[in-house]
Amino acid sequence: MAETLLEVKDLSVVYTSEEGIARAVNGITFSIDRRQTLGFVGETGAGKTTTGLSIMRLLPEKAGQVEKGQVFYRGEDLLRLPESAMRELRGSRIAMIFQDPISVLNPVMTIERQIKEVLEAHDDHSGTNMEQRVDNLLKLVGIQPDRKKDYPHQFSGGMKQRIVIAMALACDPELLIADEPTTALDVTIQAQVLDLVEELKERLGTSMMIITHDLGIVAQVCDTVAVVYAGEIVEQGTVRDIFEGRRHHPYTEGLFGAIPDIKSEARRLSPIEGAMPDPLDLPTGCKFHPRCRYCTERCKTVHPPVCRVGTHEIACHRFKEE
Ligand SMILES: Nc1ncnc2c1ncn2[C@@H]1O[C@H](COP(=O)(O)OP(=O)(O)OP(=O)(O)O)[C@@H](O)[C@H]1O
Ligand code: NI
Repeated sequence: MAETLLEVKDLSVVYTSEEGIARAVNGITFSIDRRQTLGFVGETGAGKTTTGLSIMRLLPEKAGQVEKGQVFYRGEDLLRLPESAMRELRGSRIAMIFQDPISVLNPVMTIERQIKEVLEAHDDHSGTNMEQRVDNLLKLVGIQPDRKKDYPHQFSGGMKQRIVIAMALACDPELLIADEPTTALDVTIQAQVLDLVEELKERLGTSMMIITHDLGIVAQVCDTVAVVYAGEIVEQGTVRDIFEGRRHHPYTEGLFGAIPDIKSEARRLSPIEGAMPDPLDLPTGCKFHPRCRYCTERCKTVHPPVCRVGTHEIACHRFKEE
């Protein structure tokens, strides 16, 4: 049996501001097994980053608040851990690559110094050769170790991205949460970073949660997929369930319509009509109903239950458990 590493249960998160209460995450449940990669997909504003930050306990103080739910890591609820224990865990067992990763780099410090700082912050084996470890990390992400005395501006965008990945991997995390690891990069470099991610998965056995808009990325590197809409998971399953299954949530159908078809010459992009609902004022019933072409009266008032067939779950009134 696969060993569960992370289990998020019925997580809800709100942001409070002068405008009101934004319900960014609404009862999300998923898990990641050891050595598995989960793709967390959905349009902008779906609540993907908020979910990642909640797991790391890095929500903006005051504004962001977990309203309910649990985040079990190896069976222990991270949301109940004292801050000191959480700080220990962050970086050493769970690491996150943020949405704007390059801004994490300090422009006036050599990359060697920056990687060493990460190593020192979590060092449990003092005496091991720091130089060697920096070199190994740089090699791992495909950067010549003799460039370690260079400053961030001396590297290209893709290389900076890989340096950030090296920093995230410095303490051999068991789980890596990567928030849009490639969006800021051009297509060729995107492919390089993805190849790197895949290699790391193979070589280090790191479990990952990859947050992205891009179903192409998911197809390339993920084992399982959760499709997020208005703070809920509307569909989840194995990559096979999502890419080859016959039945899908209408939102996933829409997202699939939005992937350029590699085979067709037109490379048609067909974004879903309408916009993600405002988390300050979410629709009743199914949150997707105002944009759904299959919408019925029931969809407008009754929240759809999750229908599960094998590993595939869909939250839509059109489907019933088999
Ligand atoms: N600090 C904040 N205060 C108030 N609302 C916020 C805050 N951060 C995020 N939100 C709102 O919460 C919702 C979810 O945001 P989140 O960043 O989690 O979405 P996302 O799926 O990561 O989107 P993107 O793909 O654009 O990164 C959005 O409506 C966003 O405006
Ligand atoms: Ni985000």
